[in-house]
Amino acid sequence: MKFGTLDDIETDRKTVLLRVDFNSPIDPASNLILDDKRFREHAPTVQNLSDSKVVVITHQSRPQKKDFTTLQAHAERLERLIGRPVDYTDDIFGKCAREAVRSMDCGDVLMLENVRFNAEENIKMSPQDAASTHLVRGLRAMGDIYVNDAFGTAHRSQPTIVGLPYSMKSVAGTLMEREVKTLSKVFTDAPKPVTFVLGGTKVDDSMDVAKNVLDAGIADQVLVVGVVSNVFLAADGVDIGKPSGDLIKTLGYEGEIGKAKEMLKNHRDRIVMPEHVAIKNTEGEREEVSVDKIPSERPVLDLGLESLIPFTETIKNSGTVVFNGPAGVFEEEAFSTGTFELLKAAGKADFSVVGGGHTAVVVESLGIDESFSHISTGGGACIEFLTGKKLPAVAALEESWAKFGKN
Ligand SMILES: Nc1ncnc2c1ncn2[C@@H]1O[C@H](COP(=O)(O)OP(=O)(O)OP(=O)(O)O)[C@@H](O)[C@H]1O
Ligand SMILES: O=C(O)[C@H](O)COP(=O)(O)O
Repeated sequence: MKFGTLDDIETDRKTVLLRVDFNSPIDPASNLILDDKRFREHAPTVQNLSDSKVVVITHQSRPQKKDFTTLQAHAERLERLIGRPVDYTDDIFGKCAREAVRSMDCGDVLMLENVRFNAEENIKMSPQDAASTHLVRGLRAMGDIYVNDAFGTAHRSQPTIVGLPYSMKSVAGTLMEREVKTLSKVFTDAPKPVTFVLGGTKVDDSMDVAKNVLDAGIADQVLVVGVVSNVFLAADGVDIGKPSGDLIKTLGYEGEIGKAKEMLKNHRDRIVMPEHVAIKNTEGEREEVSVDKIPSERPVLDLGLESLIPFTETIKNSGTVVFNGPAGVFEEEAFSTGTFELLKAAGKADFSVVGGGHTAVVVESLGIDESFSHISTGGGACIEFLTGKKLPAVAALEESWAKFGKN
């Protein structure tokens, strides 16, 4: 089934409810936005709607987190990036918001308050239930068309993601369309061989991706690094030491060791684990060890230099590289080598995709973002897409187009 895009509808002079994902790293003390990559990625969609009344709906963080804030700074950042005024109202669908929308002219942009300030938006629900929420009914009444550009939130079955498309004519924004099209290429006609590099700390997500791409024969090899590799090494009977074992327990990923065992049984030939890692020794310095000689009291914090060589060779010989999650604690210079060198190698592949917020930040900090075919704006959303699941936002847009698209 196909969803509609901005090329399929007329938006001039219409009031467009535009859902974006401006959820960004901010300094909670000053509300200063520390990384505006998502603003820059959504800007073309806003510019494409220059003859519409654009009502921006987005969220920042979630309740009880320190960076759960109002969106004044977000409106100012968007205004700076698009070079047009962006009004902001600290209301979502109440009287102030309704009057602000009523007074808009074509070409105006209005940002509503953090939509997760509304309790209903934080609840996972079906499209039908979402459509009957006060939030969706209130927003629906303010607009003519809904455009969902928020790929970063596409894995959340929440009211503004699945309820608005259920209630009104809806299409994908430019970024949503590009993310889905590019990531789909990984499953259809990506240049062979296809290599996945899975690292970082979100072990459950990475295991789901690894299982999907190995079982489906999409990946020719899966290189595991970061905490993900520690789980696989433990599954393979390696003593990874107490600190790394404790971290897996603290993160709640002991159950993932069983999944890793199962995958090693079924796909050992396509799973590549490090033979050498870097630990932090008693002097707090980096020390290279082979995995059969990891000191019991020292943490494994990076891919070892001797394993870096075959890993980068495999990556350089790949047609496609999908990279999600760092190879080590890159925030500490001594343990950043694995992440930096693997990413530099990955950028040289014919088709290279980066998923994950931390990973994307490293790519930009290395100044190699231009060398990648695609840097996803989605962390969890990108991972879920790569597990082969249909994202709730995509399903909702497809249903909406089938229901409203023709008229
Ligand atoms: N061996 C390791 N031990 C402990 N932490 C590690 C190790 N390797 C990587 N990390 C940590 O993994 C974290 C990033 O993991 P995560 O899975 O969140 O990455 P991501 O998917 O790119 O980011 P996001 O969660 O924003 O999508 C980094 O903060 C890094 O310090
Ligand atoms: O940054 C993200 O992953 C998205 O904005 C979704 O945020 P959430 O995990 O708080 O739903």
